[in-house]
This record gives sequence, structure tokens and C-alpha cells, in this order.
Amino acid sequence: MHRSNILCRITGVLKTSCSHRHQHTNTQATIIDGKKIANEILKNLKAEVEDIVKAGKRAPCLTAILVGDNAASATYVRNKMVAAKKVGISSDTIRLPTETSQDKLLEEVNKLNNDEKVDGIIVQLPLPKHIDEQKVFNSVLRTKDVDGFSASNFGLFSLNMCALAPATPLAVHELILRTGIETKGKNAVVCGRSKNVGLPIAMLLHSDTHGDILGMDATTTICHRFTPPDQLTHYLQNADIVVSAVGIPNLIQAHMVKKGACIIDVGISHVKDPSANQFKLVGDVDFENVSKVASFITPVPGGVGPMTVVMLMKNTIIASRLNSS
Ligand SMILES: Nc1nc(=O)c2c([nH]1)NC[C@@H]1CN(c3ccc(C(=O)N[C@@H](CCC(=O)O)C(=O)O)cc3)C=[N+]21
Ligand SMILES: [Mg+2]
Repeated sequence: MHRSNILCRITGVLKTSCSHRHQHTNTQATIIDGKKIANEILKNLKAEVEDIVKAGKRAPCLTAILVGDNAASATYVRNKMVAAKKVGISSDTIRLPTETSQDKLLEEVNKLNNDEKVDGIIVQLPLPKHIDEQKVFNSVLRTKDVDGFSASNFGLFSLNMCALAPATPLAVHELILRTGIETKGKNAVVCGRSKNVGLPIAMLLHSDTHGDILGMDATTTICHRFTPPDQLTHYLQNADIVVSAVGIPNLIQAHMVKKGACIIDVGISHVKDPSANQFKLVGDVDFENVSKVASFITPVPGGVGPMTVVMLMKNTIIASRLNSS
């Protein structure tokens, strides 16, 4: 009984996607301007913070812990602090040396857990090799875990029960939503299976949209390092939505992409720019060529990155409500 229902549904999906196959004649995808959308949302968040302050409460507060001297991490944390300032969230960065012991880091997190003035805690990744990242994330108080990386938040998220979901998946969700494309019953492929990014993105794409649940009802496939190249191409050619979070420049090429697909590029790689003799930021997607096949595409930089920062601000505001009630 159940099985035949499922088969009917699958057949229905196949019929629909064949008869409505996109006849794209335009040659250029719409570029999703993550930076612009991020700035719009930041304005709304600023108004929310103003309301909190008007109600006589202190402004939400975000504290980041940055271990070591990774230049990229310092940039991302700086971007988060700039965004916090824009919306009126107070913020602080605790810098610890690379050789900081795990116990010392856990102690720092615990201090912030117990500090009533701190609403959100970020422990910036990557951490030095001698530290167990998941152990540190699990030590962050659930209601202050604005990254949503703790086992308790991840578990709740998987069950559609969470208050604090991870920021990059939320960013991807929001960008897809704002394209206005249909996601229900569409084929989505996520490249990359990291616990912080790829897996929770797949969780949002596949899950249902009942009530306040943030799902997208897409048929979702996760590809990863053990997906053979020909299979990766096979899955991608059938995908209406592609989210790539791998960190391999030009992994996603035009011939692999279905015409009219929506492409969300979460990759971040720093590659040497031969013309300027400096490093530049690139995603996983061959942007120039894929944008001739896709219907929507995010640029790197200026796509998912700025939206991730915004979602972190949104989580900090949610956390401030959780912590004051
Ligand atoms: N605990 C933790 N939480 C994170 O959310 C987290 C993390 N660790 N570790 C690293 C990744 C990466 N990440 C980014 C944030 C902002 C940009 C961003 O602002 N990107 C800009 C440009 C950045 C630049 O100029 O280099 C853009 O794409 O336009 C990118 C990436 C958050 N992460
Ligand atoms: Mg980006």
C-alpha cells in the first residue's frame, strides 16, 4: 500500500518534469546578489534589535573565540563583527594562541556559558589539530550555540525541532527561497558531506515544509569524495538545484549542469591570481560557463558568504530572546 503510493508519487514527479521541461532560450543566469540581500536583511535585523533595546533590554551580544592565526578565519570573524556593529549587536573577539590546550578552550567556553551578558558564542573553525572540535562545540550552552554545531542542536535540527540552526544552511535556504523557484518534488544535489555545511543543507532540502519547518521537499542526493566522477556528472545532470560545498575550484562545470538549474556555490578556495600576483576567493563552480546554462547562480565572493554572516546575526537575536526568557 505504502510502496505503491510512493511509486505513484515518483511516477508523477517524472511525468511533470518531462512535460514541463525548461525550454530556456536566455543564455545568462540571474546572478543571486547575496551581498545585496544580506544588506536588506541586516536592515530588518537592526530594527529588531532597536525594538529589543526600546523594550528596556540590553542589546544582544555575540562573542567569538578565535584560536591561532589563520588569516582567512580572522577575515571571517572580522566580517561577523562588522555585521554585528551594523545591526547594533555588541560583540567581542577572544583571541587565543595556537598552542592553547583543549582544557583551556573548554574553560573559556564555560566562562561565556555562565556570563549573563553573552547571548551567542562562536568558536571559529578550523581549530588546531590537537583540539577535538566536536567536543568543544558540545560544550557550548545550547541556547548560546548560534552556530548550531552542538550535538544537541544538531539533533534537534535533524528532527525539525531546533531554535538555532547552522548559519550557512540557513543562508542557502534563504537564497533558494528568494529565487522563487519551486523546490517541492525537484531534484537537489548537495556536493560535500561535512557535518557543519553539506549534511545540514541536505537536511533542509529533503525535509518537509509542514508548519514552521524550514524544509524544501526536494528529492535530495548527497555526493562526496567517494562518488565516482561519472556518477557525480550523472546526478548533477539530473539536478534542478545544486549546492556545492566542497572547496575544489571548477568542480562543477557547464556540461555537468542541467539547463535551467539553480546553482548555489558554498565553496571557498583561495587561489593565486596570476594577473595580480595575489590570492583571490573562488567557489566550486566554473561561474563563467555554468552561468550560461543555469537559471540562477550565486557568485563567490558576494553570494553565500555574506548571507551566512547575516544568519549568524539572526541567530544571535534569537539566542538573546532564549536567554532572557
Ligand atoms: N564556527 C564557525 N562558524 C562559521 O560560520 C564558520 C566557521 N566557523 N569557519 C569558517 C566558515 C566560513 N564562513 C564564512 C563566513 C563569512 C564569509 C564571507 O563573508 N565571505 C565574503 C568574502 C570574504 C573575503 O573577503 O574573504 C563573500 O563570500 O563575499 C565566508 C565564509 C563561516 N564559517
Ligand atoms: Mg560567497
